[in-house]
Amino acid sequence: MERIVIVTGANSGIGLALCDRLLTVDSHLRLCLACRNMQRAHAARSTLLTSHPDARVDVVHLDVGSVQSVLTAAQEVQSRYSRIDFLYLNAGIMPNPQVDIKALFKGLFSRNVINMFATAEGLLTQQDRLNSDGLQEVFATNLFGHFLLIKELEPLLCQPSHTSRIVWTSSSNARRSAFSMEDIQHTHGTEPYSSSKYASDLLSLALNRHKNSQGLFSSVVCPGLVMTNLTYGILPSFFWTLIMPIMFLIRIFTNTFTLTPHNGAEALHWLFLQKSESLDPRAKYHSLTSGLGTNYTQPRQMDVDDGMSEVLYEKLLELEKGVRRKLTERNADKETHGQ
Ligand SMILES: NC(=O)C1=CN([C@@H]2O[C@H](COP(=O)(O)OP(=O)(O)OC[C@H]3O[C@@H](n4cnc5c(N)ncnc54)[C@H](OP(=O)(O)O)[C@@H]3O)[C@@H](O)[C@H]2O)C=CC1
Ligand SMILES: CC(C)=CCC[C@@H](C)[C@H]1CC[C@H]2C3=C(CC[C@]12C)[C@@]1(C)CCC(=O)C[C@@H]1CC3
Repeated sequence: MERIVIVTGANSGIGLALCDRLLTVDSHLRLCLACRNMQRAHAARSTLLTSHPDARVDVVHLDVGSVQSVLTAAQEVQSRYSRIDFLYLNAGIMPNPQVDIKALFKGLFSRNVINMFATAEGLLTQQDRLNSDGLQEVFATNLFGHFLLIKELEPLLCQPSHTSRIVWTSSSNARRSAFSMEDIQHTHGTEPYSSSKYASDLLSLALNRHKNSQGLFSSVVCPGLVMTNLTYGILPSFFWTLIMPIMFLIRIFTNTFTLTPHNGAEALHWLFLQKSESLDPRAKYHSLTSGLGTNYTQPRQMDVDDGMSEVLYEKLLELEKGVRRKLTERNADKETHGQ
């Protein structure tokens, strides 16, 4: 039976590398690239078809940071497919990142240096903003849009006698201390990225608790540090190229410097080959690359608990209701004003 796989943010970086790797292991796959930029999506499709001429690759428009777009995309997906085998929730943003150079130099001479390079703890801040749905953009893109997508696609994801899988591209930068249950959108802090990724770790745990009995299994991945558009937003690409020898050196001490999208997609690809029974809901599956360049996947326990994940789940359901109500009102308003 052909497997149906949807990948969000599939037009570049880790998402695109994952698609290539999936088509290499299963040429009978039906792959759907869910992207916000259709031009880039079609370019990615062409690239994939060049290496896999017989592959079946579809494209669907999805701006995961827009409630209306998520609802429209989910309808489109439901009209095309009768089930989903894998849903990779990979789209993500880190807007206006700032590296704390002072903290970087201080960290270099501390005992925490390896952990600093692996997790970027204390090094990175971002500037977030409200989107047109009135949500914080990072939260909306990295977490809430994906949550809404899952809810909308439940008829395809939760089917009797069929197992479906969700895989979140989280990060080693996900940190409990950056997340507040009183401010799940991270309106007040300067680490919305870290907060949103920690929230995805919590949500994955909650989804497993609520949905495993309906045949839906969720896992979390950290791709390591990968050179993509996201990291080129942190430091310019020429700078990364300049320090590449240092990066290969650091890789000897922390195998989290996977560096290429192909390597970064290792754990996402590995999970595709695993049976749902073998998955650990509390593990984050890390893509790792050794000093000699060997790729492997390693599960590491996440800093999450059931109580917190349940509270977040309830808050997301509550927010979902509010957002749907607002959208209905907005659409009704448009109709009465003839727009
Ligand atoms: N690179 C790294 O070191 C690490 C990355 N990650 C995570 O990996 C994931 C992939 O990022 P990466 O490959 O690095 O970076 P890229 O910027 O190359 O890829 C991000 C993808 O997400 C898409 N995207 C962004 N916003 C939206 C949106 N609103 N709707 C739909 N798609 C959107 C982008 O599309 P578009 O082209 O339109 O912008 C792009 O396809 C992210 O979740 C990121 O947080 C985690 C740990 C480390
Ligand atoms: C000498 C050298 C390697 C300098 C680079 C310093 C920092 C810019 C990087 C050190 C650790 C990196 C890191 C990320 C971004 C760049 C660093 C802060 C991420 C936050 C990128 C996105 C993620 O999801 C996790 C990464 C962790 C490590």
